[in-house]
Amino acid sequence: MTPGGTARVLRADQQPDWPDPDHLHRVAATLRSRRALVAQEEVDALRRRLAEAAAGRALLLQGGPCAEIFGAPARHETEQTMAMLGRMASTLSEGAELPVVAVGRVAGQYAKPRSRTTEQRHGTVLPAYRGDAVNGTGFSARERAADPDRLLRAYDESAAALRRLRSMAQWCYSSHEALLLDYENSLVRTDPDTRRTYASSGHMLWIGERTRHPDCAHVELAARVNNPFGVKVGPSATPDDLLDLITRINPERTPGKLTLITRLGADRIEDVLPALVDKVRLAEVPVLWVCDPMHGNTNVTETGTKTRSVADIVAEIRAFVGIHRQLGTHPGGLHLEMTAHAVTECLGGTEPVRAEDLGKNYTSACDPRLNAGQAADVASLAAEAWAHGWTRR
Ligand SMILES: O=C[C@H](O)[C@H](O)COP(=O)(O)O
Ligand SMILES: C=C(OP(=O)(O)O)C(=O)O
Ligand SMILES: [Mn+2]
Repeated sequence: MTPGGTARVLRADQQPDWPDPDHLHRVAATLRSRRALVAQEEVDALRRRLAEAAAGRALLLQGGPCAEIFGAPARHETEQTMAMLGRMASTLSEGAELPVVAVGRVAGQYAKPRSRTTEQRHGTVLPAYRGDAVNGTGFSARERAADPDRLLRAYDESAAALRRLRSMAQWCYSSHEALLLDYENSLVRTDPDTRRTYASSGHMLWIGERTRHPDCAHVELAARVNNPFGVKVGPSATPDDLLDLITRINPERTPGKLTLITRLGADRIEDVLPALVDKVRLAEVPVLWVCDPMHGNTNVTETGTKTRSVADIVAEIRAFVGIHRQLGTHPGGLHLEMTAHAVTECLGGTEPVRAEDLGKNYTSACDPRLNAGQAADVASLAAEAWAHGWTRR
């Protein structure tokens, strides 16, 4: 409610077409009765570590698949990918001579925003795949129908993945895009003693590039909870857009609350990032700047396969470090899409994947991920960039 008592009408972009409102309401009620997936103490601990990173004394390494898939084999892949993320964090930590906070894009990354609402194959048009929490990857009307029961499965899968993560030697925090409002809002919890409110679906959440409109429900959610929140920042964002988001999401200027994840593309970062950083720097608000070198560097091949090249990914990371160094701000970390499996989704690397290899082992349900070798390459080249700085062109 606004101070005047009238409900503010918030935009809700990228929500599925749920077929049956009653079914959705029943599922939301069930979710509201479920236990929190993450403890508030863990969330607070992560926010404090991110505050250290924002102050220039640590880095964030966030990584995992574009879209997680339900089921035990995918959870096993998650474990392997998180072990790899831990090794990459060590590499980066050595190069940068800073502690690295590892955060997985896992245990809840089941929803996808899409550029198009439908997908066409051989003349048949069906709803686009929106993540396992909404519908299935299979190209049939049945699979692609949005099913609210999938939200309950997403909760159960997240719980199972978190149990595995917590048992790992080097456990990392969980994160995902806070996209599905019915799911996220049903899992918001207020501590009866402290009156502090948290999203309980993951430790850190983020708002995607397609849902960061200032008047949208996603921004309101980010502002309402005490979790650290990221916002993806694409090349269309203006310096004033960022100031507006910062003011709405973190009016109290809590350190560690807000991470700006820039995903500008190797060909745009030099033109766009300096003005964004400059404006935010002058406003003297504590933000953590992180580079997502994946989402601004997606290309589609002639045959319609989404891919990215390691060369572009490394070029964006180097430019990111260089620009922040030149402006006197802290290049605060990386956000990567990756898997420990030997997939052929991104091009290049020291054991290069070539265009003709892309069809060999492309298993991503959405965007192309770095494979284990490519991820290790990116980690060591990033470590070098942080160690030696990078001079701008
Ligand atoms: O991260 C995922 C994608 O970038 C996002 O879902 C959009 O993908 P699309 O352009 O294939 O819809
Ligand atoms: C959809 C994603 O990114 P963005 O919102 O930056 O496009 C993503 O991280 O998978
Ligand atoms: Mn993605």
